[in-house]
Amino acid sequence: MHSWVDGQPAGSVPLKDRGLAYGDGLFETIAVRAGQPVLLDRHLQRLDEGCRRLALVADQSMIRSEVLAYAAALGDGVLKLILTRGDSLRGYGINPGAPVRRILQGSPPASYPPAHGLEGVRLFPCATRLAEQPLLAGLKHLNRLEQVIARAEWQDAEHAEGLMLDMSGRVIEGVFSNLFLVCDGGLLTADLNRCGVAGVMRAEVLAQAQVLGLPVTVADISLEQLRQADEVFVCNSVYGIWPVRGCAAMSWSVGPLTRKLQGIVRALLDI
Ligand SMILES: C=C(O[C@@H]1C=C(C(=O)O)C=C[C@H]1N)C(=O)O
Ligand SMILES: Cc1ncc(COP(=O)(O)O)c(C=O)c1O
Repeated sequence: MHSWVDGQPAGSVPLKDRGLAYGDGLFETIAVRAGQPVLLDRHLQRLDEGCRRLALVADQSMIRSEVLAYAAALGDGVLKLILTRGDSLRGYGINPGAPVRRILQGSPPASYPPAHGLEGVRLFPCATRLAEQPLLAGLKHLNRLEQVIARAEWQDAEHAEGLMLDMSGRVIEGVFSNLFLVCDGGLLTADLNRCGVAGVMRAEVLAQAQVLGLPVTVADISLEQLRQADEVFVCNSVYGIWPVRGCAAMSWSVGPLTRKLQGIVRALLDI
C-alpha cells in the first residue's frame, strides 16, 4: 500500500527532513487486524507523551483520524507511523514555524516462525550496552542506533531476539521487545527511567497482570535475578509474547503464567 505523507499518498520526504538529519522525531509500529489498529489508544498515549517531552507540536486528533483511515485501507498488516520535526536546512536549532511531518507506511503481517511463540526462543547476549539518558528513556524516538548495532551482532536463526543490558550491567530489554521475568508467581520487568523503550505491549501486559491479580514489580534487574527466574518472556506490539527458553548459559522452561498472558495477548492480536 502507498505511504502517506501529511495525509497524502507520497513516496518520499524532503532531504531537509530533521528525522533524516538528526533522528528528530518519534515512531509507532502498530499491528492492524481487519482494518483496526490494535492497542491504538496505548500507541497514541506514548506518542503524545513523546511529543510533550520533545516539544513536538502535533495535532493528535488528526493523527488518530489518519491512522484509522490508513488502517482501514490496509486491512491486515503492520502500520508504521513516523512523526518528524519537519524541515530545517542545517544546524540543530529548531525552526518553530516548521510543521511536524506525519508519515504512514503499511507492510504485510509479520511472518515470524510460529515456533517462536509455540516453543519459545533463545536470546543472543548482546555486547552492545544501552546508554543512560533519562531525557529520552522510555520514548520510541527515531535515534535507534544502539538497536541497529545490537541487531547486527547475530545472524543465525538460532537466536530470535537479543538481550540488552545497560552500562552498569542491569538487564533492560530485548533489541525490539521488552522483557518480563516470572518470579514467585509475580511479574518483574525493568525500570525504564534511565534507558529502554516503554513498549505498548509491556503496558498491556502490566494492565492484564493487574486484572489477573498478579503481583507486579518494576525495578532494576540483575543478571543473577534473570538466571533464577521461574519463567522469562519477551513481548512487543507485533508478535505479542514469545516465551524465552535460553540466553547464553541460562535456561528456563516455558511456564503457565507465560502461557496465560500469551493467550490473552493472542486474542487481542488475533494470531
Ligand atoms: C523497529 C520497528 O518496530 C519494532 C519492531 C518490531 C518487530 O520487528 O517485530 C515490532 C514492533 C516494534 N517494536 C520498525 O521499524 O517498525
Ligand atoms: C528497543 C525496543 N524496546 C521495546 C519495544 C517494544 O515496543 P512495543 O511493545 O511498543 O512494540 C521495541 C519495539 O520496537 C523496541 O524497539
